[in-house]
Amino acid sequence: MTIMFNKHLQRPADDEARNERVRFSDLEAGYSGRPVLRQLTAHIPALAMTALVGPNGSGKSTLLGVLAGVIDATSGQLRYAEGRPPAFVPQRGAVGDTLPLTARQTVEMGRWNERGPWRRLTRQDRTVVDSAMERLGVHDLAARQLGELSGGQRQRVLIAQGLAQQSDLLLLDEPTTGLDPEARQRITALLTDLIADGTTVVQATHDLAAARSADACLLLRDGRLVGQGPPERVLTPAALSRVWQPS
Ligand SMILES: Nc1ncnc2c1ncn2[C@@H]1O[C@H](COP(=O)(O)OP(=O)(O)OP(=O)(O)O)[C@@H](O)[C@H]1O
Repeated sequence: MTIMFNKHLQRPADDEARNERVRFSDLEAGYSGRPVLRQLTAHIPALAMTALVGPNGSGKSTLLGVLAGVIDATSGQLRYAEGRPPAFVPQRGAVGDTLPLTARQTVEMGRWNERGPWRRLTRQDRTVVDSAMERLGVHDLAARQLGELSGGQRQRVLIAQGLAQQSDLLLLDEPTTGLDPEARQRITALLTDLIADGTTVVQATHDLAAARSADACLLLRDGRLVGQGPPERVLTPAALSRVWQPS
């Protein structure tokens, strides 16, 4: 699927396109009166982990929002390879504490794309929800109110909701921030398994070790792309110190 804004997207060669889950070109986006992303041209490799790296406010969440379809680009082009609609797991702070939902109801919302909001779930939906909660180790929290959970527990519930969408494109905003080492390891292993099973994963992260173990990196500064490619090429000491220098 191609979403066109107002520019022409150069088509990649066929063999390149086969390895790309998403491609965007001259992408611009922001909030009312605040442009954020400027002239981004890059691709997200299929069946791989891409890390979005950059200082606070560099535009990582905004880019994820655009890829997820929750923020409209103002110009440029965005093309998705064939596949299911993306599953988006926002930062846990972006989800209200006061939502009157249990952990299980939160994960069940991951089935709404298939079933429609508040519709009765099928047995298969319930199996998918159970399995997602098991994989994130949150099944014992099922009856607890989302707002009563610790930050790390809530984070894992939100990732389980993303998993329950059974998308082949999973977009995660800082999925391991604030998690204890065991939970972090569990999520890292889970993401590796998902990729092996046919999912493309994009995560915004401040964890440089996680970014270094990704297959590809997009490095952002002030809404501009200042590096893309394999982490060992992009996350060099020189590039990192340039990006983290005060502007
Ligand atoms: N809802 C919003 N309305 C207006 N401006 C916003 C909104 N959300 C983010 N911004 C601004 O957009 C810019 C990019 O923010 P964004 O959240 O995309 O950065 P980020 O790289 O994800 O940052 P962080 O590492 O802190 O999560 C910042 O200047 C921010 O203040």
